[in-house]
Amino acid sequence: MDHSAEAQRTDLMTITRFVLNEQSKHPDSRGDFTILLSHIVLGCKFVCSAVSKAGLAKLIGLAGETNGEEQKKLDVLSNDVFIKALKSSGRTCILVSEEDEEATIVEPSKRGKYCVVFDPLDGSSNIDCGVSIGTIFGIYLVNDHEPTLEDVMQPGKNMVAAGYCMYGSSCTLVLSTGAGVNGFTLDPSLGEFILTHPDIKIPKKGKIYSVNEGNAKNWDGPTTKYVEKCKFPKDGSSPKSLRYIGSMVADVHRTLLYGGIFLYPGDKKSPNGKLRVLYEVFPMSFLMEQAGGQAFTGKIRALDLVPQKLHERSPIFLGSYDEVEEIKALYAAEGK
Ligand SMILES: O=P(O)(O)OC[C@H]1O[C@](O)(COP(=O)(O)O)[C@@H](O)[C@@H]1O
Ligand SMILES: [Mg+2]
Ligand SMILES: [Mg+2]
Repeated sequence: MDHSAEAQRTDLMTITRFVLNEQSKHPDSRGDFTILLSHIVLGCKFVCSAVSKAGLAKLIGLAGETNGEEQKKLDVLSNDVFIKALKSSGRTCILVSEEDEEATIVEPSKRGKYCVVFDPLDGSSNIDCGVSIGTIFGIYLVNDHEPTLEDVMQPGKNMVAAGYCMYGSSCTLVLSTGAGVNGFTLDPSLGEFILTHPDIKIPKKGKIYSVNEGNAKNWDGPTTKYVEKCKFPKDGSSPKSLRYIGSMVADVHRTLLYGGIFLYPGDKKSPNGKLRVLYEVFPMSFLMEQAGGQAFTGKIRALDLVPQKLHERSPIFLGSYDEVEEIKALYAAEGK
């Protein structure tokens, strides 16, 4: 029997090998980030497995708890998984989760120098119908001191890494440590994430826009004009296609790979939009910029925002460089 094809698989670039390679570029590194990441990866594998069995395990349904929005059992499970995985890494000091009102300060005996902000299960309205959902995370590095909330109330540009894992037709982890963006796909037969999308660059322009148009009656002028232009271009170009899943991870993943724009604007009803600054807007904006795209709040570069509250929301327009340029020009023309 010829085992050469099988043997070749041992040559694959796993996420662990990839991060160790990166670590070796920093001779003073003690491997703390590598250990932290391996715990995040474990959390993603665990949630991926739970998501794929959700219907069977009767996990679907309301948990009977609330965080202001409907919280589902899988959200609770995913939150527990990540809190435990992050604490047991021994490399974290503060954890901010979408599912917990307060930040978790890690006990001194387990403390490390990283703060992790995360949305353990994003796109929860899609759980019951088996549509792609995901986990989003961002990482800050702090100095040696007693951790305080100030450590996480920092602009997104101060993050040292960000990423997401999408639980879809395949399980895909997209990561940036500030030197480009790489995508890894879980090989279920090996239980390893393999580098499948090296050095992701978002196309400069895109043919897809992604927005919840059900909110259109409350939009402001620039958003209305931009979407109108997508549908009825006056320059002879073809109209753009609309794609909207309603899971930020999935909508952003498609935008990153195919180009285009994802927008969740503020409107008359919700001036700050819906998406949360720390664990939705910042990590996705970080990845977009690292892939050559842009992220804008309607006022400023998204990564320049300084959050004032843990669960603050912000309007967000992110994606291909040229598409975000257009939005910026429309806001500038309105003097906003
Ligand atoms: O249903 P809407 O208003 O279009 O909102 C969709 C957005 O809400 C979210 O589901 C919010 O995330 P959670 O599921 O983590 O609360 C995003 O994933 C998505 O982009
Ligand atoms: Mg979310
Ligand atoms: Mg969530």
